[in-house]
Amino acid sequence: MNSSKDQLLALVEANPFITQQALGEALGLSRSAVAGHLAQLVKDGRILGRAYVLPSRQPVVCIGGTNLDRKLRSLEAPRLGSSNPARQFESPGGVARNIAENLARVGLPVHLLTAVGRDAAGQALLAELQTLGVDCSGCLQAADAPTGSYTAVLDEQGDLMLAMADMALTDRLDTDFIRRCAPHRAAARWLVADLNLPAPSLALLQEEAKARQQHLVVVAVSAPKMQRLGPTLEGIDLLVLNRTELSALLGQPLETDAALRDAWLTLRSRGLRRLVMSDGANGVRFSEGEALASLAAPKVPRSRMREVTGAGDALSAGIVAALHGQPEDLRAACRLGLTMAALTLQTDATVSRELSPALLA
Ligand SMILES: O=c1[nH]cc([C@@H]2O[C@H](COP(=O)(O)O)[C@@H](O)[C@H]2O)c(=O)[nH]1
Repeated sequence: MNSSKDQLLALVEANPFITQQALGEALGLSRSAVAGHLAQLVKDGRILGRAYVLPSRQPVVCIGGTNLDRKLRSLEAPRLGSSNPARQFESPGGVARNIAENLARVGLPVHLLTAVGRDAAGQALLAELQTLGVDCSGCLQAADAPTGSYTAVLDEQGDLMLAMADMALTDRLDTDFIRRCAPHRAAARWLVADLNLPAPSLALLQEEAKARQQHLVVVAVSAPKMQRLGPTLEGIDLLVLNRTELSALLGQPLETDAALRDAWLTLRSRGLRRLVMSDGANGVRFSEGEALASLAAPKVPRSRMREVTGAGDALSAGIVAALHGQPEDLRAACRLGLTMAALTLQTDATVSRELSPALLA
């Protein structure tokens, strides 16, 4: 365990404008003990003084899964129960990791709290993130378990037929891990948690977000993992999911607009503040008061479409990137999310290389 001074330094690094009160709360120290440590750190030259920091430089903390994605794209209409000729692409993946990469590519400061193995895949994934400027200092590295993997089978058009995720390692992002990495998180205003996280970890993040008035964005990863959301949604500022995941969460089909609106009202009564539901080529539905408004997706010509993996994560990242600057403008946030998703559809990589800070301008 790091000393109080090291933990304090990590918090100050994450948010140079943090108050002594907030430092004390995060570390379980009195304000005067914090003041004493700070004075010593200044004397040692490890802190130069108190900074004025623009909100746009506060890091977004992403918490959840990292995978090596394998995508097998069939060259012809696939036949089930048979071997099919295909091309394989490998790319970094995992919802929280993908969102972190998207955010870093549009120029936001990002911390990623995730788990990887001490295997070649895990080390390469971390090295690539660090090159992009993502702070991975709080990541768990396991010597006895492999880095997560996700294998998607795509049809000849690039649409998903079936995917399998082996992510046993993310179960280690338990409440002990969440508590241990408090210094990496306490100063952030925006947290993004994916539903690869175990349910108790998510519940803990919700409690914290409520107590500290942080914006917690929860991002779904698949229909079966919707059950990781507990009965109360309090503390969650925004939930991002697709229609299948929403239907799994409510335990019923959602084919009509009335059913969708009822679904939103049910989630709202459970404490959720805002909702975005992606709806494939139709764009998104997002909560606006009691209603679910629609926003169309930019058209991507079929000839430019590569494949769909990561489009949902680019949508989530775009939404978070825009809200980081304008926390209440969900419509504008969805617009940026859809633009970033459209770019992702046009590449075999899970995160588009075309993303740049210009998108936020
Ligand atoms: O249970 C999970 N399935 C899939 C993913 C990740 O989801 C991404 C695909 O995202 P989308 O749904 O946007 O295509 C892939 O990178 C994959 O690794 C994950 O984190 N957890």
